[in-house]
Amino acid sequence: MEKLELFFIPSPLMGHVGQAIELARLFIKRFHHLTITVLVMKLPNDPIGTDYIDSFTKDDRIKFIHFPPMDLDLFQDCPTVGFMNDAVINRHKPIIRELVASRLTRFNESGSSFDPVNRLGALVVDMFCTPVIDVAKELNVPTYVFFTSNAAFLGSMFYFQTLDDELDQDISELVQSRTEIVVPSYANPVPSRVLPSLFLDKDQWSKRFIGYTRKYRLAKGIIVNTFLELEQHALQSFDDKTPPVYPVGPLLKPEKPTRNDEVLQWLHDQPKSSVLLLCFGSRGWFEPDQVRELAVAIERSGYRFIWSLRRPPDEDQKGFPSEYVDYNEVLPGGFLDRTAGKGKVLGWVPQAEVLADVATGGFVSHCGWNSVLESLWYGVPIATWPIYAEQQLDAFQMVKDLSLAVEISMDYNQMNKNQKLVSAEEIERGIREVMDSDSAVRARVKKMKATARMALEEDGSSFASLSRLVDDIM
Ligand SMILES: O=c1ccn([C@@H]2O[C@H](COP(=O)(O)OP(=O)(O)O[C@H]3O[C@H](CO)[C@@H](O)[C@H](O)[C@H]3O)[C@@H](O)[C@H]2O)c(=O)[nH]1
Repeated sequence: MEKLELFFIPSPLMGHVGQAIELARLFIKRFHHLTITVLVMKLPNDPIGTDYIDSFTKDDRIKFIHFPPMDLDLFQDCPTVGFMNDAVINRHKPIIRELVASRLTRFNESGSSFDPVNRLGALVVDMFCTPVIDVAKELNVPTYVFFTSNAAFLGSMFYFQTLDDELDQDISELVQSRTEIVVPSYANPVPSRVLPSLFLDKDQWSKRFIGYTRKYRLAKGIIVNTFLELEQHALQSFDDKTPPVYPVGPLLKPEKPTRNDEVLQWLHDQPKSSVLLLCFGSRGWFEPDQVRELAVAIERSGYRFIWSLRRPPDEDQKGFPSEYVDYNEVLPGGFLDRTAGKGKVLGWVPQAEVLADVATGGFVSHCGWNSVLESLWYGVPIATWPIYAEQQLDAFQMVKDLSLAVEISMDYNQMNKNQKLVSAEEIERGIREVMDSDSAVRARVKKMKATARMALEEDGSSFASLSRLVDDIM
């Protein structure tokens, strides 16, 4: 079989790079004629280090090219991490073009050499790296988009882009209409209050998301980190105006060998399903008054807990939270003493390892898609508390469409200046519900855990989908 090389271009955000590496590992494991080069960009203030990425794989059929981080001063006028991410990608476009072009030249000239170069089969481009699709078109290399969120959200992007471009509908008006909207990729009508603010905010929607969506239509296919059995409705909702969609998941961030971690050791000694994990993604944080409501709820519920608590970003941190030096600064007086032995408050939590431990019984989550997949993979139900990005829709899908989570909130939105506090009572109710050992939701999540694992097995739905994708690339 002809040997092929693929170029992977992940977006420089934590949740995206991990998934891309896992996808690369999956390709390599199954298809011995493939090699992969991952082009790694970095945000100027990003915590993802070169060593961190290199440590995930030692396979010599996966190569990394690390671009040096750019100077933060170049991005002073980017209002959010999202805009900065786009700007970083745009600034790398010329060098990526050069790399792809020289790779094609080397292949064309290699026919007579003793060291033949594999053909460049395709570019696999992260959902936010769409400027690279222009490069691929220009140089005539097939492109596949790698969508790191779910199929239902992808469907909503296509739906709203069609309304905007073909029916000239003002999406922000629609979102503000306070009605329910029938979006084909969701089984239930979507209340406008759970539509993410990116659809409302003209800058976000018109300048960023509608641009990505138009470019997706030019791709040869869209690879989605999901699986058929989870998102059957959404996956069947795509029409022939969208490129073929390949659900190949669930792909989780590569597992590192378990560290000798004090929290994990403590967790290991707790009774089965007795510990609640509270973790809000790579950029999750709350203002101090919301932290206090949360602390009151945790304490009143009486459950054991592990809580990832992070400090709101400073002005110049562009949305990245930092760590507290002393949690007493923000927690109610005496909280740490009263809960000592019963719970742990820390900054970065080894989330996947915590979810993997049988002592963990429930998960209060912002519903970032990686966290949702990890909850299902390890069979730990979520109580939903979305914060930003597309998370409100993910929470809605999990609670209403799929009955795989319970609700603390589905429409909390940190971008909304009038966002009310979620009260300790509401949080406590959600905690009790998610920790209920006999709930129907817990039983369904357990079943989905087995289904998720089967999807990746030989002849499972995602296994078959990846084969179809590689046939298409060949
Ligand atoms: O203390 C922490 C916090 C996070 N994680 C890990 O970091 C990842 C976080 O990913 P995710 O749950 O998807 O959250 P975000 O980092 O917020 O992800 C961004 O990217 C996702 C995928 O596109 C989107 O669904 C989200 O809305 C967007 O915020 C997961 O693997 C977690 O296990 C930890 O291990 N420890």
